[in-house]
Amino acid sequence: MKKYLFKSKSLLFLNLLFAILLSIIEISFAFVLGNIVDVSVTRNGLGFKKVLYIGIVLMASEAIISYLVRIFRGLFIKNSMASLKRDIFDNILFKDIASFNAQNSADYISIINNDTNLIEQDYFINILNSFQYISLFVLGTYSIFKLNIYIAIAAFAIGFIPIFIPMLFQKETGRRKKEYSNSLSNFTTKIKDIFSGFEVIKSFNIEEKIREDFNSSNNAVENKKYSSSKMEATVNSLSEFFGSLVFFVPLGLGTYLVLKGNFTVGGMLTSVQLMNYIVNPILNYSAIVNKIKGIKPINEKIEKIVEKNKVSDKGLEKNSLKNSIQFKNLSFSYNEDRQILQNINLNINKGEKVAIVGRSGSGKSTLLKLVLRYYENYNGEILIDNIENRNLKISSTYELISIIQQNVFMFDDSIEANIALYGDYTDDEINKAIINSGLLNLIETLPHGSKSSVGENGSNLSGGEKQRISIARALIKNTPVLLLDEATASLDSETSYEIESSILDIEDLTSIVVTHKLNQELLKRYDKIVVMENGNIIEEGNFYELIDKKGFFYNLYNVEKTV
Ligand SMILES: Nc1ncnc2c1ncn2[C@@H]1O[C@H](COP(=O)(O)OP(=O)(O)OP(=O)(O)O)[C@@H](O)[C@H]1O
Repeated sequence: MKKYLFKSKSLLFLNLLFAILLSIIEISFAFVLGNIVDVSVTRNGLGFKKVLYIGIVLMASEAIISYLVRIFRGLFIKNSMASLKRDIFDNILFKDIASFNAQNSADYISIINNDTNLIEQDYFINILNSFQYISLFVLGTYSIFKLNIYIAIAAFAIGFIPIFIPMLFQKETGRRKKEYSNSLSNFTTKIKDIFSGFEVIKSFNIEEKIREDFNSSNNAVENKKYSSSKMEATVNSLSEFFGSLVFFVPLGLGTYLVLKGNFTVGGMLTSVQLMNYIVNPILNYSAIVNKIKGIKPINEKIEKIVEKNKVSDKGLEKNSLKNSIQFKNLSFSYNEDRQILQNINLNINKGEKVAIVGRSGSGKSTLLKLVLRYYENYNGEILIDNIENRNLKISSTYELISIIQQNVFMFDDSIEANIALYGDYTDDEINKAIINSGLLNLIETLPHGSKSSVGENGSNLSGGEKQRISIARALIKNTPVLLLDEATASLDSETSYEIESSILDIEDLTSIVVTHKLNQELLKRYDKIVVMENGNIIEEGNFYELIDKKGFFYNLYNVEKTV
């Protein structure tokens, strides 16, 4: 976290400078107070006037400097927090897909919203506060030693007790704070799930259960927060108790010295006031140290979640497919206990259209995920023009290959923006993608055409319309390889046929299509049909060859046809 403190060095310096100036003014006030008492006791009119003028100048300076302190503090917090959140976000954004999915996305939301908030309150603000306390403490100490060495020594003898109290509780404070942060993450996950599944909740009449669930998470957060603040209350109260004890020292000793005629009343008042500037910083500093140290487990939690498996875009560059994609002895398992793909061998030449069929769970989508490098811990090879896919820059892989999936995410923006996805395309290119993905009919009926909003995650669109947008998205990218994973599943037979057919028409395009719809006319057009079962390729050939074989595909085809 330290690096964020020093990111805006000049602002940090200004905060320190103004904290020192403010402390000088406050200390001066203590002397003005003592002087006022002394000139009144001695009935010194001239002296009173002088002290009054100094008091007025100090008050005006304090107002101006307090304002500047607030402004520079705000600027510093603004810059540090923006850069902290930017870095956290970058680390999440550049994770690889598998490690991103390993964590619930609500945890990321919680880090960016809740944990950074804790860091702002407990770390940055407290560090800035500590400037003020340290400078007050140093100047106050210097002044009290100058004023009366006996009072100073006596006060210091017990003045440091409060500092040790937070140290005693530091571990426990950190533990409770981490528990609070974890409960906040769980709470955010719960809320996210509830709102995402709102329609399911309604249609299954489970509002009461959801309410109970919410209440239990809500109570857990509040209990953890309470437990953390209870700890803080104990620490602060103990520190305050010892802090107030310290005040009696200058008061008692000062009175004694006044009675003996060795000290003025004004001097005694000044020393009591100065004790404020010594004790308060000590008290607050202990609480501050406690909070700053308490942030350590949260910092570690963020680092653990965020800094794991960042993708470095290193490797070979490649932007065209010249010959083939080959799978050689490819095996893969998500978890060690279960093999999902076993010794897959397959050759796909440039421009070939390949259909992958097979029963649910046979490993079809997993095969596509490996081509897209969602997981790189496979055995065997995936060769693109004889170069292992994992040795390419990840950005090169995505320039070569795009995918159309069944479940597609929509950004809350226009249809056009969802197709282009920040790409710089001409109107002609966008229109072509709209036509080839079968979106034209929809767009013609919308008042704002392709500029119409899709709503949150495409809520203004039907499943089929969303799927067509995802098809347009992939077509406009114009990559040499296109993967389709049940891409036309939610489209009616006619539209689905048209889209698949227009994809098969693109001559140079190498396409690998996972499909459940065994349409004879389309299947006949594939160069190769690959049949998978239990993570193995069990049959391979064109439609006629596989039908003649009267094997697994033949049966699957007949079953699907009659369903
Ligand atoms: N992230 C994952 N972690 C663990 N196991 C997984 C994961 N994703 C899929 N699997 C398992 O891997 C196996 C193959 O899944 P895959 O999605 O590749 O099958 P599929 O042939 O595409 O099925 P479908 O036709 O139903 O889409 C399944 O048994 C599935 O439960």
